[in-house]
Amino acid sequence: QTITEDDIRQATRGIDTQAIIANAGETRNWLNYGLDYAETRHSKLDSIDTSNVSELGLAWSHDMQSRRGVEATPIVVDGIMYVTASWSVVHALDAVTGEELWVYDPEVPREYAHKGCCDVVNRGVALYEGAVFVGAYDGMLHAIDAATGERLWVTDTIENREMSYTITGAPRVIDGRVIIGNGGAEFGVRGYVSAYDATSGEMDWRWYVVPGDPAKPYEDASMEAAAETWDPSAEYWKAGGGGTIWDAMAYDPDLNLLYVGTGNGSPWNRHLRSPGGGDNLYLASIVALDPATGEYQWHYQNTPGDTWDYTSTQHIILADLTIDGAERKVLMQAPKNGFFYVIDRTNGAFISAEPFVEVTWATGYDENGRPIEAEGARSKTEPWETIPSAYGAHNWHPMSFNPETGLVYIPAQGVPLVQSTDPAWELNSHKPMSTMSGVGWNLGYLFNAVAPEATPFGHLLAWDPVAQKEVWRAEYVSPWNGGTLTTAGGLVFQGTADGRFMAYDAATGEVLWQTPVGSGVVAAPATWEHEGEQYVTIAVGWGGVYGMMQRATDKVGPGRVYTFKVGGKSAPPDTVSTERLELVSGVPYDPDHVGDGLAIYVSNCLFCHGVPGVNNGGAVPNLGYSAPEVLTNAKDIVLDGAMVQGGMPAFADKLSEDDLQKVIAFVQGTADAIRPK
Ligand SMILES: O=C(O)c1cc(C(=O)O)c2c(n1)C(=O)C(=O)c1cc(C(=O)O)[nH]c1-2
Ligand SMILES: [Ca+2]
Repeated sequence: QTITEDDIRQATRGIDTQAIIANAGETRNWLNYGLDYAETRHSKLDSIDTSNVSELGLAWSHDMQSRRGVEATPIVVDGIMYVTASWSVVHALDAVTGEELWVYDPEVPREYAHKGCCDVVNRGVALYEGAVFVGAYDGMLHAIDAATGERLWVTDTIENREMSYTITGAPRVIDGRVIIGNGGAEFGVRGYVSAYDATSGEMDWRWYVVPGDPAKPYEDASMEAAAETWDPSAEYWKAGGGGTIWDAMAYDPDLNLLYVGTGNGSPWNRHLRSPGGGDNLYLASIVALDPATGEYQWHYQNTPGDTWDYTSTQHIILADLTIDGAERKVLMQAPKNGFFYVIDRTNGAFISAEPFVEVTWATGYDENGRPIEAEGARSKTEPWETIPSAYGAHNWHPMSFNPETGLVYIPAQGVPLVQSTDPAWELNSHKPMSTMSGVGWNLGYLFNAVAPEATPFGHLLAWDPVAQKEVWRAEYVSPWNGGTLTTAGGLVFQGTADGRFMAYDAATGEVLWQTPVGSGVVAAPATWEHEGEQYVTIAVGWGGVYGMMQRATDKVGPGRVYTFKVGGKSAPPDTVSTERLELVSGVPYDPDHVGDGLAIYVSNCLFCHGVPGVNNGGAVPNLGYSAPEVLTNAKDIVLDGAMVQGGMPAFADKLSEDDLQKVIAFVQGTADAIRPK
C-alpha cells in the first residue's frame, strides 16, 4: 500500500516543538537529529531487546545512488522517512517498505567539493510543520514540502562568499526557527550560527562565535568581551578567526537554552593567529544562547587558546545525573581533545573532566575547569605528536546516553599525526609550493615531518559519566566507526568502519548480533515504531575526513539505507564490489621531479587522496593504486575538470602542466619506492 501526499500531510503537519517534546516521552518516532532535543539517542522502544535481537533480519534496503560519505541520521514519522546522501540530496522513503516517495537534489555545484575540509557529507534534515529543512554543502538552506518534495524556499546562509563556508550539519527547529551553523574553519572563516523563520525563510538572528575587525562596532556585548582574549597584532579577522558551529546543538525547553558547540581557530596555530596568546573566545567552547533571540547567555571553554583543531563541535547530550548525592542538570560532551566533560547546564559551571583515551596535551583539569597543559604541547619550533590528533579522540559520530545503564556509548578513536609550525605560512597564499595553499587551507602547521609513535585504534567505549571511568569497551580494527544508538531493550547499536552493523548488550558489551552491510559505516542508527512493530535503520556510505583517504574494508559500496526488524530476511544482499589494491606501474617520469612533486602534492592533493600507496583509499581514490592510464591522462582530470561531477575540482588556475608532471613523478616514484622487491 502506497503512502499518499495526503498521508504525509496528515503525519507531518502537526510536528512542532511541542510534538518533538511529547515524542521524547515514548520515542515512537525519530523527530530530531539526536532523537529528542536533549540529543540522547536513547530510544524508549523495547520490543527489540537482548532476548530477540539475534532474530533481527533485513526488512528492506534502498540504494541512494551516492558514492561519497553518508553521515545522516534518518528522521522518521508515522512510517515516513527522510534521509540524506552525499551532496546533501534528500530522500523521502516509505519507512516500512523502502519505496522512494521523492528525491530532492539541492544541486550543489560539484566544484564546491574543495571548499570543505572533510568530504561532501550531510548529517540529515529537520522536520517541522509539514516542511523538511536541509542545509546544503554550498551553504544554501532549503525548505521542502514534506509531502511533495517541492521547494518552499531557499536562503543563502553565507555572508561572505570569498571565504570557504559550507554546511554539513543537520538543522534543528525550535519554536518556528530553523537553526543552522556552518563549516569552513580549516580554510579561514568567521564562525556563526543563524536562525531562520521556518515559514518565510527570513533570517531572525545570527550569533558570531569570534570577534570581527575591531575597527568596526562589535555586534553585541559577547563580542566585545571576546575581543579582550585575542591579540590583534596578527589581524585575526582577516582569516576570519574560525570557531565554526558545524555540528552539535541541543535544547532544554525548561531552561529555554540552546546549546551549541564551537570549532577550531582559523588558522589552527595560535602562534600565528593570536601571537600574544589568549583564550581566543569563543573557540572550542560550549555556548548557551537564547533560542528566540540568539543572545549569548554563558559559555564554557573546553580548550582555551586552541591550537590543535580540538573542536568542541562534538555531540552534546543533556541529562539529569545524581552527583555527590545531588540531582544535577548537566550536559555531557566528549570533544576531540580526549576529555569527557560534565557541565552544569543551567549556568555553565564546571563539574568534572577526565580523559577517555590517552591524552598528552594536558595532564588534567583544575577545579575551575581550566586544563593543565603539558610542557611542549604548543611548541613553536619542534614537531609535536599531539594525542589525540586533529582527527579527534571522538569526532562528529554521535554518542548516546542510556539512563537505565547510566552509561554513555562513545565511538572513541586514535589517528596518529605529527604537526609542526609552518614557518612559511601566509594567509591563503595560493602559492603552489606553500603548505595547503592550492586548496586554500589555513592551518599554519605542517604534517608528516616525523613519523608518529602512536598506533591507530577505534573502539566503542561505555563510559560512566558520574564516576568518570570506562565500564566496558569493544575493540575495532580501525578508527572512524559509526555513531551509536541505545535502547530501553538494553541494547547498543553501532555500524563499523569494516562494514558491519552490531548490537551489544548495553550493560556488559557482549555482542548479541551482527550483520555485514556492504560498506564501512560512519553514520548513526535510528529506531522507530510503526503499527506496533519496532524497526532499526542505518544509512551506510564510507567517507568523511578520514574515510576519504583510508578504508578498513575492501568492500566500498554505494550509499544505502538498511532497515531491520525481528524476523526479517537473514542477511542483507552482498551486492558490493571488491576493489584490488595494485600499485601503479610503468608510467614514465623524471626522478628529479619527485621532490618538487611531493611539495605540490601536499599542498593540493593530500587531504583528500591521502599518501599514495600508504593510505589505501576510501571515498576518494588513492592515486598510488591508479590504473596507469589515469596518470598518463591526468591532464583531463586534474587541470580540465573531467571528473568535476565526482567532486574533483579543476586545478587549471592553480597548477601548470609542469606542476602536474611533477605530481605524477611523485605518485609513480612513491609507488616504485614502496613496491616490495
Ligand atoms: O572547522 C570546521 O569548520 C570543520 C568543519 C567540518 C565539517 O563541516 O564537516 C569538519 C571539521 N572542521 C573537522 O575538523 C573534522 O575533523 C571533521 C570531520 C568531518 C566529517 O564529516 O568527517 N567534518 C569535519
Ligand atoms: Ca575543524
